[in-house]
Amino acid sequence: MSARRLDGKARAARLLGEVEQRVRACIERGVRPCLAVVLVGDDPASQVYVRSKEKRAAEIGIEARDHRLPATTTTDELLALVAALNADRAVDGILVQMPLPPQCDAQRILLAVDPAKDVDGFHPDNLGRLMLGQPRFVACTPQGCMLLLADAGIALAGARALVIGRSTIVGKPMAQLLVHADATVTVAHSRTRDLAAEVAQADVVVAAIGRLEFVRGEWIKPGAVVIDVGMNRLADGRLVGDVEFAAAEARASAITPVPGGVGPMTIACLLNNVVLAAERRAGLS
Ligand SMILES: Nc1nc(=O)c2c([nH]1)NC[C@@H]1CN(c3ccc(C(=O)N[C@@H](CCC(=O)O)C(=O)O)cc3)C=[N+]21
Repeated sequence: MSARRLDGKARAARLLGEVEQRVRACIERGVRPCLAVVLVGDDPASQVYVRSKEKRAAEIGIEARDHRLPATTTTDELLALVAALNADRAVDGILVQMPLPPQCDAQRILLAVDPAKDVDGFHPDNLGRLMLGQPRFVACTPQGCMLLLADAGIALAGARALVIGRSTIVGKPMAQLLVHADATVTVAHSRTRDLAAEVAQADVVVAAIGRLEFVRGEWIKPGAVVIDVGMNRLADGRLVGDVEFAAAEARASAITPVPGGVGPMTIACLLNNVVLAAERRAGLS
């Protein structure tokens, strides 16, 4: 068997088409959806991601306001900018690009973002709401993974789902979404004793480890659905996931490629969250 490739690029384009329609409806009501992007320092990868977000936003009529700060920015300076963006009625969403330089207290800054503008879904309020099954802004990568799983056509109810990775921005919210979809969820991480045995049982594997081809293709249960969140940059510039793709593809029923899988979905879901915020301002939801 060779797995179906879950085309994140195509799925993201479709979602962005829907978001664009909703952007138009906001604009007709006099509300131009606006995302403020805050980038501290000059990390080249972050610059690429931010440019990509702003480009996609512009394509569908969302205004992207760019705030670039020097690598020496202090926590207090960043808090002052966040406060100004919170108070700005024209700003619907605020994204503080991670990672921040070490002198910036990321926890304090995430806590300072108005939860109603927290389009990343990183604020404790939004994470707590997700836990309660009353989500407002759902973190973009897990949201995108759920859309790709829906495309895979797998019935999640009763299925065994394995999330590998327990980060606050991917693993934990991903596990919550799968629980709400009635899957039987296991969260594996660096201290898991026998990862191969866990993977072998899973009908759905979501790999968010951050280690190149860490999940071996031969571990995958035949017919399983594999979602690869990993983005590992090789010295030659190529991007490789957390799953050994070719071997996994031979066993899975569906699998996301890297690039062109989860990454584009993350950006589309971010802009989906921005339009959600704008719809509230426009009285449309
Ligand atoms: N506050 C915050 N929110 C984020 O959402 C956030 C962040 N900080 N910090 C960094 C990570 C990373 N991230 C990516 C999103 C899309 C692609 C993406 O579109 N990747 C393309 C390939 C791009 C390439 O080739 O480099 C793909 O997978 O096909 C990559 C990375 C969002 N992040």
